[in-house]
Amino acid sequence: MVERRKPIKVNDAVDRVMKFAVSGSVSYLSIEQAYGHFLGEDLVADHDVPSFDRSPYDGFAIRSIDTKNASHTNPLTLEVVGEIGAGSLFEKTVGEGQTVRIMTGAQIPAGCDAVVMLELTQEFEKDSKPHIEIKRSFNQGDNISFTGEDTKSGTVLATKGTYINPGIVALLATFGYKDVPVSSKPKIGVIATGSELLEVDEALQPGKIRNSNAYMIVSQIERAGGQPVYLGQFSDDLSTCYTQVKDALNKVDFLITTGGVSVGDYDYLPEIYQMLGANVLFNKVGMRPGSVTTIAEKDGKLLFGLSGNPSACYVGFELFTRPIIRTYLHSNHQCLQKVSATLGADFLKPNPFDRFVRGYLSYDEGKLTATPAGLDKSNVVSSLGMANVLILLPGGTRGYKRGMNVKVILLEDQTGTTLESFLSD
Ligand SMILES: Nc1nc2c(c(=O)[nH]1)N[C@H]1C(S)=C(S)[C@@H](COP(=O)(O)OP(=O)(O)OC[C@H]3O[C@@H](n4cnc5c(N)ncnc54)[C@H](O)[C@@H]3O)O[C@H]1N2
Ligand code: MOO
Repeated sequence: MVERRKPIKVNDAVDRVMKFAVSGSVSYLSIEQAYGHFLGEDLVADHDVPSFDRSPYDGFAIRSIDTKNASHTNPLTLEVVGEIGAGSLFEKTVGEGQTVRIMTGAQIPAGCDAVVMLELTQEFEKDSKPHIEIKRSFNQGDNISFTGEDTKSGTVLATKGTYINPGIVALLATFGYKDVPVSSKPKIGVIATGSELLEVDEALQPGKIRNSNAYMIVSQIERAGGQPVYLGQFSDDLSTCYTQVKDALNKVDFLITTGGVSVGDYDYLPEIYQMLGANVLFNKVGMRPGSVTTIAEKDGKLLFGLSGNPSACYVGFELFTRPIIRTYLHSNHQCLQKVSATLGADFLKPNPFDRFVRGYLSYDEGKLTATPAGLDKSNVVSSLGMANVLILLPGGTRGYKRGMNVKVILLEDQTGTTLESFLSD
């Protein structure tokens, strides 16, 4: 008689796994390689930006006091005593009745406290010297980018564990990080089980399918920020498989298997966990797909027993493995963000369990619409290609109607959210 497994709630399952979350070490990469990694320490401004008062326009640096009475009927004439390009300096102090031609990004010269755009001046020669005419007054500080206006020294610009996007790369360069402290990526072993599996380059044979999950998981690990180590397809022979899993566990920070966690004759993983002396955190979750997701821990290392069914495997990874990877990377936004959207099509299956329906999010007529993608079965692979969200349909209903408000989990977003926020909605 096969054991009856008792499902636990998704949030409780996430909580149980997160108790074993650990943070990894920090290493250094050149700035050219840092994109797509995670900050290994807080990024703190060690100087003001800009670090000098500068001109945001091409124009003339002036003393605002000189322009006090300037108007259309009383134009002011100033003598142009120099020129400053971005990166150059004007070494003298600008005196009464004088101005300096200045380019965007150049330092405001001593004596000046405002800038007039080129378009608002008229240039002419007087006594063989360059002059300009101004027909309005200016206030102190007009058209000046002040020191520290962008960032004040001491500001924390991004915290440890932040995903390094192109904007963060710009900040790292601004503050002189030739070598960037990054969180070391966790090494995650991937094992496929099942004697029906063919490798990707094998021709189809009767009763067999190609191993798609391993490659899917490898990509999911990369998207989450981990370092996949594909260990191949393991034997359907129990003792060989046990030795293979045991050896694999020594080589990686976490181990993911796909398949073999249900109650079938060849579903060896539950037995292997027992042989390893691993502590099984749960072996059934109140969710669809992925109800058979089984997670165990051995000496602090997590073993993710994901389903063999592609959609169930995919969802199990995003809900349980991803936050573990993000914690290892020092992120405090470990979980995928949830947003509200309108359901784009009826979803009328009754279900006692919470559903995570693969869907695509679009922005139509001013609102976010989430539409289920393809067939909603845990053994389908086609719906995964289109999915950019998981539509969260809480269990205990007889289905959901088009137009209803639903929560969706953003799969492609790198911002993420905290564990508390993920579990509370
Ligand atoms: N009597 C019961 N049978 C099943 C139950 C149950 O509770 N009682 N649960 C069903 C549910 S729900 C799921 S989900 C599956 C999960 O089974 P396993 O995780 O043990 O996975 P397998 O049996 O090994 O394979 C399931 C399915 O997926 C295909 N597969 C496996 N590996 C891959 C791969 N690497 N790439 C692509 N596809 C893969 C495999 O051929 C099977 O078709 O169990 C139900 N049964
Ligand atoms: O675990 Mo299964 O994915 O519920 O279909």
